[in-house]
Amino acid sequence: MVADFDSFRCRSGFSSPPCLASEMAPDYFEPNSVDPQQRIDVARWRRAERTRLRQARASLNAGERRNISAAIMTGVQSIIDRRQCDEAKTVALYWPIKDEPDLRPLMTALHSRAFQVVLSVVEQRAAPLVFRLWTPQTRMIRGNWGIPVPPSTSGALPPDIVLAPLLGWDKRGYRLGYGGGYFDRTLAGLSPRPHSIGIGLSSARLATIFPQPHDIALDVILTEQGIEYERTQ
Ligand SMILES: Nc1nc2c(c(=O)[nH]1)N(C=O)[C@@H](CNc1ccc(C(=O)N[C@@H](CCC(=O)O)C(=O)O)cc1)CN2
Ligand SMILES: Nc1ncnc2c1ncn2[C@@H]1O[C@H](COP(=O)(O)OP(=O)(O)OP(=O)(O)O)[C@@H](O)[C@H]1O
Repeated sequence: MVADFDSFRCRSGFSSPPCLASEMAPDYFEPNSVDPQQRIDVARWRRAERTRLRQARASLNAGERRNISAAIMTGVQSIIDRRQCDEAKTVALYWPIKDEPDLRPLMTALHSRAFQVVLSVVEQRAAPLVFRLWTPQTRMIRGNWGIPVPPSTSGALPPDIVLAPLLGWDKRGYRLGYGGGYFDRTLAGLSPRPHSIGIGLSSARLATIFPQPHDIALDVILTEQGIEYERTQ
């Protein structure tokens, strides 16, 4: 091996540099870096877990749902208050689908406390989410999969805090969603990265989600039992 790297190649131009990692886009990941059989096994396992977790969530009754949603809203409020409101002005929430905890009263409460409330929107499939401004006057329209979203005339802006609804979670902050990879793509592409809070049921804890190269751990996992995981430092 030549001791002086510069004289060995780049300037002379007859060899390739040993590593191009510094030139890669920050949101790039290499799907083939994982053993193909392992990728298939993890995808199959995730599909089965999503079905099981969806069914468990759907079996809750209305009273249980209300209590869970109320406890989570209290938890989100205290996380936001702890983070000093003037530094975190834009908060991304979600319009509930598929029996997710319903945090809509919190959207109104944050709006009246002068936060900018944005909602996640799939503008384009297999692309990062876009965050559109929401106010109590916003007339929602139907977006992809029929999910109610603010119309495209509502401005889009990046959030300081993102609430990511989840189906499953683990003690290292990883989240299992519906399988579109939307939150991973979005977090990978946002700079600075927002403070990310996974929202789900305490009973949806998994020993691991078998994290893959594209999976990004969240900063906080919040359930009706309180903060179940928080990234240190
Ligand atoms: N309330 C809420 N809004 C959200 C999300 C979310 O998780 N919850 N998203 C978070 O990313 C985005 C939407 N992501 C979604 C991804 C897949 C499906 C879905 O229905 N998948 C079908 C499979 C259909 C297909 O493959 O085309 C299914 O689960 O049966 C729905 C939403 C943006 N908005
Ligand atoms: N940064 C990324 N760039 C390109 N594709 C990605 C990225 N992140 C995730 N994906 C794709 O999305 C697929 C589904 O990801 P995953 O199983 O983690 O979904 P999920 O987190 O449950 O879904 P969602 O975030 O939509 O709720 C992955 O197999 C991968 O192909």
